[in-house]
Amino acid sequence: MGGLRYFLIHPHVPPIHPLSRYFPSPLSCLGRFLDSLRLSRVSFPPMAAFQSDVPSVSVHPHGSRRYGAVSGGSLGNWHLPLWLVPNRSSSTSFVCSVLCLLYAFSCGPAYGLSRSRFHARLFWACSWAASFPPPPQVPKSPLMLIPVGVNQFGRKEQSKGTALNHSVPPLLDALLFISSKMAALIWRCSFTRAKARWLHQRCLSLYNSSHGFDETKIKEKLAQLSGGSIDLRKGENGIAELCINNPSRMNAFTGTMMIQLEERISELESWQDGKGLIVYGAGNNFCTGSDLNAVKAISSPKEGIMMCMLMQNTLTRMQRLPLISVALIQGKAMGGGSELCTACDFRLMTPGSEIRFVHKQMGLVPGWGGAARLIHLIGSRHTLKLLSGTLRVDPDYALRIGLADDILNYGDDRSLEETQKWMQTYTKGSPLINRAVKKVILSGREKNLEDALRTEKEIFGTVWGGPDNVQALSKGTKHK
Ligand SMILES: CCCC(=O)SCCNC(=O)CCNC(=O)[C@H](O)C(C)(C)COP(=O)(O)OP(=O)(O)OC[C@H]1O[C@@H](n2cnc3c(N)ncnc32)[C@H](O)[C@@H]1OP(=O)(O)O
Repeated sequence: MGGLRYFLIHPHVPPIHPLSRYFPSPLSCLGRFLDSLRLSRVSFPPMAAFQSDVPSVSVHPHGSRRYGAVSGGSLGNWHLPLWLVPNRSSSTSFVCSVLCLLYAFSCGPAYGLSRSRFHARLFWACSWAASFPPPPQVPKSPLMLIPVGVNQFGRKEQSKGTALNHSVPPLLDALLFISSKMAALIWRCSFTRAKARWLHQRCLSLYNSSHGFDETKIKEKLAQLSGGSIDLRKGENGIAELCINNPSRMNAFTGTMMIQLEERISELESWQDGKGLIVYGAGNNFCTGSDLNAVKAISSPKEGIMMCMLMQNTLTRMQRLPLISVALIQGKAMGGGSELCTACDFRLMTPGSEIRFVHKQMGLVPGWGGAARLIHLIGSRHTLKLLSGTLRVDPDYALRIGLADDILNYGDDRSLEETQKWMQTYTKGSPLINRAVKKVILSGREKNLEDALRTEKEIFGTVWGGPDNVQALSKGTKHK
C-alpha cells in the first residue's frame, strides 16, 4: 500500500454562503461518506489570506509514508485541506475521484464562489498541479487525478518539496474532463432540485423555523382536534374543487381540517394539468372560521400564533398557486371563513349569502392574513369599516365595494355547476398558458416593478413559440 492516487479538495473555511445554511446535509453527508471510505484527511489550519492569485503548486511527500501528498500553492485566497485516497482498485479509485470532484464542485458555490469562477480556478489549478509529478512512491496510473492543494504552508513547503520532471499521461486530461463533466452534471441536477425545494419552502411559504415556527408541534396539537375534512376533486377539465366539509358546524375549521388543507394545497402545487380552483363549503354554507372548540383548546397566545402561522402559510401558498381560483360563497362566510375567501382570485356570491368579519366581536383581529389581503382588494377605508363595524356584507354591497366579482343565480346545489360555467371564460386554453397568465399576475402583485418585469420576461419566454402560440399563428387567429 503506498502512494497517493487521488485526493479531494475540501474547503475548510466555515460556510458563509446563505444557501449553505439550508443545505448542510448533502455536503456533510458526502463528506461523511468519504470519511467512511477511510481516506486520509489532512486539514490545514485556516489561513488569513493569500496575497497572490498566482498558483504555486509543489509536489512533495507529506505527512505520512503511506500516502503521498501534494500541497502548496494558492487557489485564489482559498484554504483547501485535502483528502488523500490511497491505492485502490481502478474502479474504486474512479468512483472516489468522481465523488471527490462532486464534493469539490458542490462546495464551491456553497462557499460563496460563483460557479464559473470556481470552475475556472479549479481547472486552472488542476491543470497546473497536474503538470507536476506524483510523489516518487506513487505508481504511475492512467487514472491518476488532480493533485491540487492549497494551504498556508504552501510557500514554506515548496522549498522542501520534491519537484520532479514528469509529464502527465495524455489520458489524464480526458479522464479529468469526463469525470468533472459528470460531476458537474450530477451536481447541477441535485442543486436544481434542492433549489426548487428551497424556493418552494422559502418563497411560497411565509414562515419557517427561522421565524420560530414549529410546524411539527402545532400539527401534533391540531391533530387532536378532529372532525370534518377537506376534500379535493381534480377535474379532467383542469378545474379542481376544494370542499370545506364540516356541515354540522357550518364548515368551521377543526385542527385536522387545517392540517388537511395544507396537504391539499401541496397536492395542487404539484398538479401540472391544473388551470383553475373552486373553493366552496359543503351544505350551502361557505365556512364559519375556526371551530370554537379548537379555539378554546389552543387558547395560549403562543399556540394561537403557531396556528395563525400555519394558516397564513397555507393560504399564502393557495393564493400563489398557478391556478385561477374562485371562492363560491353560499350561506355564511364568517371569521376565518371570510379570511379564506380573500385568498382566492375571485369571489362569487349566491343570493342570500353574506361575508362577515366578526373577529372584533370575538375580541380578535383577523389572523389568517384576511386584513392584509382585504386592504389589497377593497382598500383600507372599506376594510376599516368591515372590521370595526363587523358589517354584514351581502352580495350587492360586496359587488359595490369590489369584494365580490359576480352574483350567481342559484343559492343551492346548482351553484357549483354555475361556478364551473363562470370559470370557463377565464380558463380557456391549455394549462400552460393559463398558468402563465396567473404567474405574471402573481409577480406583478407581489414584486417590485423591476423584479416583476424581469419575471414577466421569463414567463413570456416559456410561452413564446410554445404550442398555444404556434397554434394561434397557424390558425391565423383574428380578434374581431
Ligand atoms: C382567526 C380565525 C378566527 C375565527 O374564525 S373565530 C370563529 C368565528 N366564527 C364564529 O364565531 C361563528 C360562531 N357561530 C355563530 O355565530 C352561529 O353559529 C352562526 C354562524 C351565526 C349560525 O347561527 P345559526 O344559524 O343560528 O345556527 P347555529 O348557531 O345553531 O349553528 C349550527 C351549528 O353550527 C355550529 N357552529 C357554527 N359555527 C361554528 C364554529 N365556528 N365553531 C363551532 N361550531 C360552530 C353551532 O355550534 C351549531 O352546532 P350545534 O347545533 O349547536 O351542535
